[in-house]
Amino acid sequence: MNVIIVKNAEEGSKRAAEWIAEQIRMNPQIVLGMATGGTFIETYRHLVEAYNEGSVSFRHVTTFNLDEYVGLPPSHPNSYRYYMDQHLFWHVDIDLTNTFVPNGMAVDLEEECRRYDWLIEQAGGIDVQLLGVGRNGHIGFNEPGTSFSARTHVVRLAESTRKANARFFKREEEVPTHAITVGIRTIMESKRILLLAFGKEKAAALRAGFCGEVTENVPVSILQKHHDVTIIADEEAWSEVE
Ligand SMILES: N[C@@H]1[C@@H](O)[C@H](O)[C@@H](COP(=O)(O)O)O[C@@H]1O
Repeated sequence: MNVIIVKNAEEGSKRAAEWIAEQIRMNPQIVLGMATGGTFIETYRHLVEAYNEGSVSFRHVTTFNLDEYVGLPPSHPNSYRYYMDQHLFWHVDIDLTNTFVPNGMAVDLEEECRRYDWLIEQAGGIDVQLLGVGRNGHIGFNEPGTSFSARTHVVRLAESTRKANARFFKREEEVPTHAITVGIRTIMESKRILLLAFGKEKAAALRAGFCGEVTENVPVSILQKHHDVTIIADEEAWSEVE
């Protein structure tokens, strides 16, 4: 595991964007697994800057987002499709038909999960998976207790996750109760992983994930078993690990 400790989220986001841009330069046809949440907003902003400066192109990049809320259409400001469009896709030269986000409005959600797995498979799997981490150790929307062998599936969100994400919604009741998420198995099959964690709210998750045993109760702990993980964490988030 390659751990990069930075002073704060600002520095971490810059480092993350540089790291991602480098991956794209090394492999312009890269298949990127995308993450959302507050953590990635600044990273994507720096990537847009890098694009504007001409130092990276997304022309041949394919993306698969990790997750999407059930019941939110792509045009909803809190959907992850909208998040990606707004923070990255609309501002760079990516071909939107090569950007994939699970369809949280699908009539048959199980079928949508199978379709998403199939699409990832057709693309040859994920080259580089970007990850944030939930305060309870979730990755994507794989909540504690999720089987490590799960592929894309529908999850019921933990109440603590709904509360944590309520800050992006007008009212807590508006946070969907369910989501579609890529499973841990698919995440672990990606060739390379970048995990970002900033702020003291993430300290307990990182301690449980990287100081303790590998357990389904702490989804992020599975990364101990992946052969190519880079972590960019700020001092606060990493403070309880070392
Ligand atoms: N589904 C997302 C995750 O993919 C994200 O990594 C995590 C952390 O979010 P944030 O970056 O806002 O702390 O929770 C959200 O619920």
